[in-house]
Amino acid sequence: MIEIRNLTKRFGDVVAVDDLTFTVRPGTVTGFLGPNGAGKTTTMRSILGIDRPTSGSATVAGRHYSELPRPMRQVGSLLDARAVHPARKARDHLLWLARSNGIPARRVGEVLETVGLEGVGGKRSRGFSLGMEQRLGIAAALLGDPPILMLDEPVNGLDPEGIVWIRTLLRSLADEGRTIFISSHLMSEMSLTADHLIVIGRGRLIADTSLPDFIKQHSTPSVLVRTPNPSELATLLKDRGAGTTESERETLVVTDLDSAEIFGVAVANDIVLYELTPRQVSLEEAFMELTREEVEYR
Ligand SMILES: Nc1ncnc2c1ncn2[C@@H]1O[C@H](COP(=O)(O)OP(=O)(O)OP(=O)(O)O)[C@@H](O)[C@H]1O
Repeated sequence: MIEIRNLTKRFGDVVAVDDLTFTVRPGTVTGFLGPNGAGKTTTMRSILGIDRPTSGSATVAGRHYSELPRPMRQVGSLLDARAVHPARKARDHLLWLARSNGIPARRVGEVLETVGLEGVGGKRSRGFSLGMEQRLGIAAALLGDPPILMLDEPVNGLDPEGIVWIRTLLRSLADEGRTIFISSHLMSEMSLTADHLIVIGRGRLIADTSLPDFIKQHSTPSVLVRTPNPSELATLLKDRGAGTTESERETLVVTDLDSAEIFGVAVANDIVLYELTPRQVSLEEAFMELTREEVEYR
């Protein structure tokens, strides 16, 4: 469990995090979302004790990170995949981390295999692609077999196969009961990975909700209808309380009635339908709408 209570972090005049309160729970993948500059990295740095809060607190498993006796066994984290020394071989980097944290050396081979880098463990990270660096960073986070995992933009630099891989990995880690906290500014990716969302803008909390509830709250379902008689159908549907927009020739976008009801009206009035497609505003659009006011740089 990660608990953020009234966390505020100022850098001079800049309020990076503003009275933020939320809890990240075990057994779920929690997505941490916000536009660029919203304060995600600062929050994660505060959780790891790298940034000292101006006020409020951030605790993991009930303690400040600096008070954890064996931090890598409690919280695995990846903030900056490029932080590995370029001249160090992948396996040596992990061995050094394992040794300095009282983690058995056998874990190194295990995590290299988990992230698909077993073939390049003897290579220096200098030649690694950003995707391979991300995998090495995730291997380091997993080294202590921690119950809590916190990753800043973990899909950054991964190719489509890598993105599916990390999605599957995070899901299985959450299913084992771990607390998984991942940041992103990509709503579309989060919608496939996360169960729960924490959304911030300008350092403030704007949503703390399950993914299905977020979809429900921030999207208006509609039905796309193609018919040779759009005006006639629109009039009939409006009589039943629907909202209709004629988007292009022979096409209506209908809100407030579902496809079955629209079909029923069309059949009862001998109106031919070419198409009847339920549509949902994409999560990306919903997110953009929700955070429009909160974007720091446009
Ligand atoms: N060390 C620092 N000194 C001054 N300002 C900082 C510092 N670190 C962050 N900031 C500012 O705090 C705000 C939040 O930054 P932060 O990096 O936490 O946002 P973010 O949500 O992680 O953004 P991104 O998606 O771009 O990584 C920004 O205005 C940023 O410029």
